[in-house]
Amino acid sequence: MKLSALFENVPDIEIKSLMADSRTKRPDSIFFCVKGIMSDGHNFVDQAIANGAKAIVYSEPLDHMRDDIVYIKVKDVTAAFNAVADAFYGYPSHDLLMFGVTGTNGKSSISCIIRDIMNEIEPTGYIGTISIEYGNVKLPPLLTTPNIDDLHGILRDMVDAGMKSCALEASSIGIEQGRVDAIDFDVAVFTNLTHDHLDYHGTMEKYFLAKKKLFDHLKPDAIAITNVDDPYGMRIVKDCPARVITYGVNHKADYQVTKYQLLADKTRITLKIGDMEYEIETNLVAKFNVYNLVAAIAACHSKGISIEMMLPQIRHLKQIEGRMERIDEGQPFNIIVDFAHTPDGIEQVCQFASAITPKGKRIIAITGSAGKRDTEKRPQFGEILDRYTDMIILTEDDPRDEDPIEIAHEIAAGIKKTNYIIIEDRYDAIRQAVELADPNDTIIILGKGDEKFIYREFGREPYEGDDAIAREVLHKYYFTQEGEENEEK
Ligand SMILES: CC(=O)N[C@H]1[C@@H](OP(=O)(O)OP(=O)(O)OC[C@H]2O[C@@H](n3ccc(=O)[nH]c3=O)[C@H](O)[C@@H]2O)O[C@H](CO)[C@@H](O)[C@@H]1O[C@H](C)C(=O)N[C@@H](C)C(=O)N[C@H](CCC(=O)O)C(=O)O
Ligand SMILES: Nc1ncnc2c1ncn2[C@@H]1O[C@H](COP(=O)(O)OP(=O)(O)OP(=O)(O)O)[C@@H](O)[C@H]1O
Repeated sequence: MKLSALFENVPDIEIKSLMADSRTKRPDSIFFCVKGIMSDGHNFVDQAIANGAKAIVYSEPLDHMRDDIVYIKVKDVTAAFNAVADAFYGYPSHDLLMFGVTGTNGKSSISCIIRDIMNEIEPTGYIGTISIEYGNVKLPPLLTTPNIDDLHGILRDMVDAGMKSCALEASSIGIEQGRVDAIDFDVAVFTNLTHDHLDYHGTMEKYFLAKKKLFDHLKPDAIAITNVDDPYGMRIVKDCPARVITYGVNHKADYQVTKYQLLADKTRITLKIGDMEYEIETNLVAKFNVYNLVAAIAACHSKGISIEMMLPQIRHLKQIEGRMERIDEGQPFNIIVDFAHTPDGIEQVCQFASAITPKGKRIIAITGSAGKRDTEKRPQFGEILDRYTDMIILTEDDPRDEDPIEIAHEIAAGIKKTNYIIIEDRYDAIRQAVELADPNDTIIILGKGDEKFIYREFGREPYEGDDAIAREVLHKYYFTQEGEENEEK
């Protein structure tokens, strides 16, 4: 593409790629001097040129300028980057029915449910914490919401692969950093807002305002779908230019759950939409999935998909990897692997575990808390587990360069009455829980879900995933001689 197709009053040079990180090799590229948290892209112009930049987009004075490079001064580099990335990749989000999902918990779940429902109607992609998926392509994500260049590039690939819709998770950090500013959203969904990411945003109000930007920037013909039961649900759509649709259980809503029945392996819901009532059955479990499902139904229904068309799909939704995933290898106790890593998420899983665990049987919880992230939530984890569980195993969870044992002690500060042990190695912690479990007990493995890595001080270390380890441990240690003895306990 010609540089002149992207900027006015510039020479007609050929541009083959975009560059935000001077350390990456990008021949014939435009380098965008983005000011970040740690550093300022303006300091890396020489390296960017050495790695192939032919044009530099900047906002602050530069040390020196070369005759063979094009310099383009703008007011806001991130805004220019967004506009250029959108144009460079041929405005892919305009060719897709774009669903954006934001909120503290439930983004991946709702996005995956939307993807599964929509996929029955037309090819639909998904971008989020779990993966980047479209057609037969499944890629591991680096971020929940990809960086600007990557995001528009992925959407281009989706369009080229024949996708017609896409469900995208919009993290508060991603929104704050302008990663979705040039995405043409048709539907935006709000899940809920509870304590998380305060290390980044500072206060709940700033965290909320970051999420609100997604709704503030919607176009008038878009649809904003919000959870009326959440204290932030109506505030987030205040002054939103789009049409607002509400969903909820406890308050009057456009999509209102009037009854629900939570079972160990399925959920039944009565959903009222205007004068119509629908009986819905789904294989998703736990109360929070009532919200997630109804949010996804509202999103798809608002774009013309009839409820009748969705019903068969909803009954057999794909198990969302690592989210309330039941591990059933024939063992006589429950094992639930869940990605819960916020106080609210942990409480929701505990409530479900309490509902399915017979009286007199135990709930055994395994958890850690990520290093170098929102440390305030650690004792809260302990306090919640203390209320609901009978045995707690504290272990590592993405320690980064913190000591997992120290983190475990910070969680333990919230535990007042429940027995707990610290087992640093996550595999050993899962094995210990399996060895401790009696028939009809429930083990909840919290925090990492299906993630295939653990963040250590040097970066990502490959990890099997809690779900895979739970299965392996059952077969290796439980269904053995020792396991048979276990069953007789
Ligand atoms: C803490 C954080 O959010 N960091 C993000 C931020 O980086 P930053 O502001 O620190 O960037 P910086 O290092 O100061 O650099 C500023 C600019 O200079 C450039 N640079 C920097 C150094 C250099 O040598 N050369 C160079 O060109 C950088 O590419 C950047 O454009 O901006 C970068 C894009 O410009 C992001 O890639 C980066 O995400 C990092 C990798 C990250 O881990 N982010 C996490 C916290 C995140 O975004 N998580 C959310 C939420 C997930 C959830 O809900 O749990 C997500 O969407 O994944
Ligand atoms: N609607 C909800 N309300 C409260 N908790 C929820 C809800 N949906 C999911 N959870 C809990 O949060 C965990 C993460 O769910 P999910 O991955 O869907 O959220 P997320 O917003 O995508 O999180 P992240 O961006 O950190 O991946 C689940 O495993 C569950 O414990």
